[in-house]
Amino acid sequence: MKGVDHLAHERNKTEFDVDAMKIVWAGSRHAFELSDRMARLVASDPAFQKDGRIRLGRKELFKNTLRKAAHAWKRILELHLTEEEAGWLRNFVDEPSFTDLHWGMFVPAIKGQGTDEQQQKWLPLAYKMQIIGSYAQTELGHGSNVQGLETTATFDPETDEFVIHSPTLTSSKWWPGGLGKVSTHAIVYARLITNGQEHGVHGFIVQLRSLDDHMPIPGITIGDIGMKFGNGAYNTMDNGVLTFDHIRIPRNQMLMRVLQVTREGKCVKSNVPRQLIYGTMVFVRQTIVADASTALARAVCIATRYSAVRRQFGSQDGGMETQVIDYKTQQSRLFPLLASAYAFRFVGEWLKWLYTDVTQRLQANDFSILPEAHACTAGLKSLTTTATADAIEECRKLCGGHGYLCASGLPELFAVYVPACTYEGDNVVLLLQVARFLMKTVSQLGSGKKPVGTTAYLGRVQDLLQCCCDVQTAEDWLKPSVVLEAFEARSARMCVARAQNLSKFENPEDGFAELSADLVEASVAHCQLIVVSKFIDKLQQDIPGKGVNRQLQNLCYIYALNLLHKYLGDFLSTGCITPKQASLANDQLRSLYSQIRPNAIALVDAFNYTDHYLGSVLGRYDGNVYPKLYEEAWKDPLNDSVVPDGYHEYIHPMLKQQLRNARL
Ligand SMILES: CCCCCCCC/C=C\CCCCCCCCCCCCCC(=O)SCCNC(=O)CCNC(=O)[C@H](O)C(C)(C)COP(=O)(O)OP(=O)(O)OC[C@H]1O[C@@H](n2cnc3c(N)ncnc32)[C@H](O)[C@@H]1OP(=O)(O)O
Ligand SMILES: Cc1cc2nc3c(=O)[nH]c(=O)nc-3n(C[C@H](O)[C@H](O)[C@H](O)COP(=O)(O)OP(=O)(O)OC[C@H]3O[C@@H](n4cnc5c(N)ncnc54)[C@H](O)[C@@H]3O)c2cc1C
Repeated sequence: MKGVDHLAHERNKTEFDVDAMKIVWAGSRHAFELSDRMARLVASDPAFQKDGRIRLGRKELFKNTLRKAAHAWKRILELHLTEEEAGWLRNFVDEPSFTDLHWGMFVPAIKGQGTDEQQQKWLPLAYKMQIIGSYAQTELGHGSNVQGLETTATFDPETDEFVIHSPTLTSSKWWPGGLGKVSTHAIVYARLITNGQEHGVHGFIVQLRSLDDHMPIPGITIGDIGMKFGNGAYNTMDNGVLTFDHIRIPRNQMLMRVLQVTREGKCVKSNVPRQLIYGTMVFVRQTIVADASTALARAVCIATRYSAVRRQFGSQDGGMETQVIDYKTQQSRLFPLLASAYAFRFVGEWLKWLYTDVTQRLQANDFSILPEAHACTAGLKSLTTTATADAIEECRKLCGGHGYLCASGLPELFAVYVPACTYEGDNVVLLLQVARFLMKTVSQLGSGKKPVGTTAYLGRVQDLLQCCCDVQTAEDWLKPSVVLEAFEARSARMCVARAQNLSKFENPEDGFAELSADLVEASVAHCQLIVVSKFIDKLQQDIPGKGVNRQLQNLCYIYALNLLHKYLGDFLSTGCITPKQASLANDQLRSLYSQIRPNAIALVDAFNYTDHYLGSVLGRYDGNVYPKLYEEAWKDPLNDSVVPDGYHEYIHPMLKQQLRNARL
């Protein structure tokens, strides 16, 4: 059987309506149609082809990205694409570029932290790309510790200006995307100083380069920070270094929604909390969670299709060998990743809803759920990006040797994805933020303050501390209430145990530092509970399409029971479940793998990824892996000549030398 036939055969086994699942995956029929149209538009445009990208040198690669960005912008204008359509187009172009920072951080920062007048002035320019913006927060010396940033913005009342200055080497801005070679402006985060007093870190709109000849404004030193991990990958982005030598900007270029500086240099607080200065990060973390499912689905699609094409061992009587997807070990590694892709999709959808809700409340001056929004975006960003980065690497291994070839698409996907664990907040630092939120919530339980939203379960802590899991058969693990209770009890018990340990310290900050590794574990348990509960919520919705709900149920339980298996130590040590119940969960997991198996290919087809987007010979829709892999090898520049360049200089003399030695 050829690879092509393998996948056709697999698709015939499907037990559900794939088209209906495509809509569930996309979020709505509208989102499906729109993303499908944009995917095809990009795939059919030769200007967006990606072949050979990994072989380009840095300069060529970067120029190629500039060309694509300009072409994308031209198409966006020609076709009058909406912001939503443009977002999809960017996704399928599949190449990080300065436009990400412009649209993803510069514009949102002005929207979230700028006053009405500032928005009126700057947003039209940014929307028409008459200015290009970056987000310059991190410095050489500090990234995580935002309050530790050293760049200063000193108000000069004589001229009604701020003087932006880099007082030390470590105050150099370092990392901002798009800054190195492209951006004309940036939101620069600096310590505000007025009348000799410090007022914390704030954002300032600073022009960096001339709009006429792109030269840096006098007093600004700016450049790219150098090559990053992997070929192609994130090297399409010009992450930059920037220093200021007493650069003057008008007073009205400080983003003043949170704090206003008057003509006299007086600071006047508005009614919005200081944390809103961090609002752009909340927005981007939310988009990163949605993107995690996209990247994970991509890796899983490649590994699943290839696992159905690939055969090793097991031939009987000269018949065909076993498809590697039929090995239970392969299933136990692959199917939880498939389930995670769906789980992250749904939690991403929910987080988008939460973010929209918070934004509306903020506009009505209701700041009550800002701490929860921060904890959810920070925690889920951490959980989903860590899991996705690990999963891409696991998918590479699931594809055996061929997974290591760039033609598999997996090395570049890994290299471009892995910094998501660091940017927009180091994943451990973010989990520590979640831990602070959880410990605060637990400490307030005694005062009668009822936790709401994702921490509502902590309001039932007494019950959860006593509850006994009601599982007697493997089938009992297919009850949503049982699964939910196990995850709630595990998280509640871990939180309470950490809070009790913390209370033994005289100084809570010392306790927090000492117990931080344990606290991070509690944060992970809480975030996993959120993902499981949002998946279960999804199952309660009316989902049309033959067999679709059944598949989603299977995936939901695979996600949850695999976590239970992986984090068994937590579940057992907190006494939420017994070893016998854990063993039943494992039996159920194996049964679920068998049920998913005939649907695996259709479940990845439901992602609706074009071959252009996947960029993988192993993950081709038609399964025609071997002939194409063979063809691909000959495209390598090393194969341009039969005898390699360097033969006469290095190989030939060596061979002759050996011949001479042999004769001796
Ligand atoms: C091809 C061309 C196509 C063209 C097409 C064009 C169209 C395209 C259309 C769309 C494209 C869009 C694409 C979008 C993609 C975007 C991708 C972006 C790529 C990623 C780039 C990465 C950018 C970055 O990395 S920016 C830098 C990020 N830095 C960090 O995250 C730093 C991490 N540190 C922190 O967050 C904090 O400083 C801290 C929380 C760790 C600080 O701790 P601390 O204790 O020192 O805090 P404070 O004392 O300051 O405050 C404590 C207090 O505040 C609360 N808190 C903290 N953070 C927040 C928050 N974010 N929100 C709300 N509240 C917050 C905290 O809980 C404490 O509260 P208390 O009540 O306890 O006091
Ligand atoms: C590809 C890429 C793109 C980026 N783009 C931008 C951008 O556009 N704009 C921008 O401003 N920045 C950008 N950044 C910077 C990024 O936001 C920071 O690198 C990130 O926030 C992590 O901060 P750091 O580098 O200071 O790490 P550090 O905080 O120095 O982390 C080093 C180690 O210390 C640990 N650690 C730190 N603090 C604590 C703590 N309190 N407790 C326990 N452990 C701790 C971390 O877990 C980590 O293991 C980008 C970074 C990358 C890699």
